[in-house]
Amino acid sequence: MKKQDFMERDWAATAATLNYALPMLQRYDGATVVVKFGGNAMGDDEAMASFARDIVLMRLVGVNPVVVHGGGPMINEMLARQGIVSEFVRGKRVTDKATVEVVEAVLSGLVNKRIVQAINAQGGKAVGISGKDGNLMICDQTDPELGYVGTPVEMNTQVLHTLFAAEMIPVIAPIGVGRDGATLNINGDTAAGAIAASLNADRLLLLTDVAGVKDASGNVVTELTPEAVAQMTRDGVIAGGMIPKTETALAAIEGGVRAVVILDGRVPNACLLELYTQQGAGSMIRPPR
Ligand SMILES: Nc1ncnc2c1ncn2[C@@H]1O[C@H](COP(=O)(O)OP(=O)(O)O)[C@@H](O)[C@H]1O
Ligand SMILES: CC(=O)N[C@@H](CCC(=O)OP(=O)(O)O)C(=O)O
Repeated sequence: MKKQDFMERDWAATAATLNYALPMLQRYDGATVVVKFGGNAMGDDEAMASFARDIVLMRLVGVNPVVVHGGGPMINEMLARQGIVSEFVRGKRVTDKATVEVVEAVLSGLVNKRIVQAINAQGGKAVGISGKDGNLMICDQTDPELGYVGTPVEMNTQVLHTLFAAEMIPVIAPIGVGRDGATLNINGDTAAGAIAASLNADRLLLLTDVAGVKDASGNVVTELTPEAVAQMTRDGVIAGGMIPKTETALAAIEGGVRAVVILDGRVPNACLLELYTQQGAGSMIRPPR
């Protein structure tokens, strides 16, 4: 929100909003919420600051937020400068040795530190790590066809619990390590799902650049069961970059996450809108109740 608009606010409405939010604030007190911040959801510095404020606020009201980020567009830009063009297979980048070096430099360096800095500038205590730190994500190679791409197979969450105990906010780059010590590129959604499952998270929020999962007519479906998602994938309605998201959602639910929400991260205060309003946002995937 611009400073001028903020100054002109109706303060009684602001107080009423906080009062109204009490039951929701209580509901998520002590909850673990994993937020996947996709490269396409990241905007300019103002949007980044707004995202950071949401995360700091969540921490302040008792949530353990974990940020797992992507950075696909930023990787593409750096690869283009080196004349490298990459191919995607079912939403995952085919990654050779030269590419994985660029992927790690961009994700663990530029993107991770931009988010850490944004959160810290809002008064949070963010710590940037990758799946290599504390052996957080030990991976197998996903598929020889994809090269240096990993699927997390062993999660060591001690580093995260240590940060939670100190009220710090983990910001995680989706880079893993193979048993042979190789650096592996993990799809950001896959990494977020594995982390959410390993923490038995209450919510996994996948922030992207579409309003949610769309049906064949292009309408966002607000509530989906795992069965409905499987059917939409078989029908080809769920395609491209949405495949790793919905695959992640199903695996995360199977792994013990209570609900997964796919929502538009470019909408101001997307995380707060989902957690702390009756209306919510995007598409929620959870087992039938
Ligand atoms: N059924 C669907 N509903 C919504 N988006 C879909 C669907 N099928 C494919 N997509 C595509 O998936 C994209 C989101 O994935 P992606 O671009 O990889 O996001 P991010 O960079 O945030 O991880 C959307 O922009 C859209 O083009
Ligand atoms: C294996 C694989 O595809 N890794 C991704 C990692 C970054 C990512 O997932 O970024 P977004 O969330 O912005 O798409 C990649 O190389 O682009």
